[in-house]
Amino acid sequence: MIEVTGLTKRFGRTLAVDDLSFTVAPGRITGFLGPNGAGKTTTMRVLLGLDAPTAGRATVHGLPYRELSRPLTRVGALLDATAVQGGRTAEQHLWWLARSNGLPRSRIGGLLGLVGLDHAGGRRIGGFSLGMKQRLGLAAALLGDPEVLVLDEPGNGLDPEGIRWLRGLLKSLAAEGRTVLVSSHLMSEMAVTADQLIVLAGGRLRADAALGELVRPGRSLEEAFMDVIGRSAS
Ligand SMILES: Nc1ncnc2c1ncn2[C@@H]1O[C@H](COP(=O)(O)OP(=O)(O)OP(=O)(O)O)[C@@H](O)[C@H]1O
Repeated sequence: MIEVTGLTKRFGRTLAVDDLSFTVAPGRITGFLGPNGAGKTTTMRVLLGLDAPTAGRATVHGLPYRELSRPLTRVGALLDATAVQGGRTAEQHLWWLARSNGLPRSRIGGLLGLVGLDHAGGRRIGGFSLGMKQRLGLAAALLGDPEVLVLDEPGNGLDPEGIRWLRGLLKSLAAEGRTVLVSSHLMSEMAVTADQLIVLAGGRLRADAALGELVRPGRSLEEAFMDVIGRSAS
């Protein structure tokens, strides 16, 4: 369970997140939508203890991220798949993360297989494509077998087969009872992936609804999204 309560985040004069409240429930995929600069990444960064809130709270399992012990076992996150040390191999990267959270090395091989990098474990990350880095980031997020996943645009750089694979992975993680929060700009993909949608614009909550509530029959998610953020879908 993720809870965001009265969250506000300012960067100087920029109000990135403005009195935002929502909860993300387990057992379903919650899509986190909003135009560029809406505040999605900022909300996720506060949730993951990477930025301090100006006001309000963001908790996972009832606690701020920094108060979780062995956080990788509670929350898996993928924020910026390119923010990895290119000199390490994929295996070395995962082992470094695992060791810092007291996790066994034995999970690494299986996870590399799960994300389709089984033949690339010994290769340096610096030579990876964006899609391969996203896959590695997903393996890192899953390393601690966490109940909660926070994924910022995980489909970036994935090829069509990869997008389909990601959809299946997210659905199976939610079906196992995990909490899955995933941001995306890909409306057609979200329409076939998400169960619940949270829409931000200008740092404020614009919608928090089940897919079927937000998208009326005969309309697309893209049209509903444009309505919600106050732009015409011409
Ligand atoms: N470190 C920072 N310093 C100053 N301003 C920031 C910082 N991080 C984010 N912002 C600003 O906060 C606002 C929200 O940005 P954020 O990255 O959270 O939006 P987003 O919804 O994730 O956008 P996108 O879809 O483009 O990734 C923007 O106006 C952005 O310029």
